[in-house]
Amino acid sequence: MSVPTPPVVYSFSDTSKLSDSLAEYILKAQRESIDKRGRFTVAISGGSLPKTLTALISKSGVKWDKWHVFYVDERVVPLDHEDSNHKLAQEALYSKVPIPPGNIHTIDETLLDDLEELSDAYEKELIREFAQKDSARFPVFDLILLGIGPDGHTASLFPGHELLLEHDRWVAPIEDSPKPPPRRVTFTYPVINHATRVAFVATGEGKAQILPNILDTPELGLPAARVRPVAHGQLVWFVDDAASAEVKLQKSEFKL
Ligand SMILES: O=C1O[C@H](COP(=O)(O)O)[C@@H](O)[C@H](O)[C@H]1O
Repeated sequence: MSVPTPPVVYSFSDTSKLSDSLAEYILKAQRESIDKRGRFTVAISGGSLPKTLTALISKSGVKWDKWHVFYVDERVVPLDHEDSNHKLAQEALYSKVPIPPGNIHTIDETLLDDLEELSDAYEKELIREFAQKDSARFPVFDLILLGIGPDGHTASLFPGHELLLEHDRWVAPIEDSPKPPPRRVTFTYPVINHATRVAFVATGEGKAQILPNILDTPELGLPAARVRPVAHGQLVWFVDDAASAEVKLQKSEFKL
């Protein structure tokens, strides 16, 4: 079995430097995607991630009208609930930039009581966006932005959970998330691993213990370490020094 290439890890002394470089990275991805396909498809995580996108707001050259945004995972709560990943993104980003509301793909709030149907409906939303355009077995996002939890989960893929072995569905329901709220929907690995670019963002000392288990000992098989883009997909990590203090893997100087 071939050994996967280690990811590129960029470490920054503080979160504002990280946020600025992440914005430059996203802008480059956006330019290349629009040049090739006339749109930019991006999936974002919730939790602490949306706040790291704020440096984008003041950058020139962002073509917000070409952005098509999905959620890597979503908590099954109303969209204005404080646990909603959409609400976090709304507050940190969309309320400040002109992304056409029709390009922001949320879960269907009318299906909150039926988790399976909600999950299937979100998958259909992905099919509508990608299937006719790219005719691929899985959607190919231009960029997927991931966070990690202190247990090594990413998206709503948790350690030891059966969803780690899901190979067919694009979106899957989970009703026993160990992190509240328990009911969620999540992208599966095939979707995450088919993206052109996958960028993890991890900040703060709360992530310091788990990061070496993901980056230095991927064979432990923690959910975040199972993210391995197929073909020519790119995997990068944006971390701050507090989060990466114990990581042995060599860090790279950020350059585009
Ligand atoms: O529950 C979730 O947790 C992870 C990590 O969140 P963080 O606040 O520790 O950064 C997040 O990436 C995911 O989208 C979210 O649903």
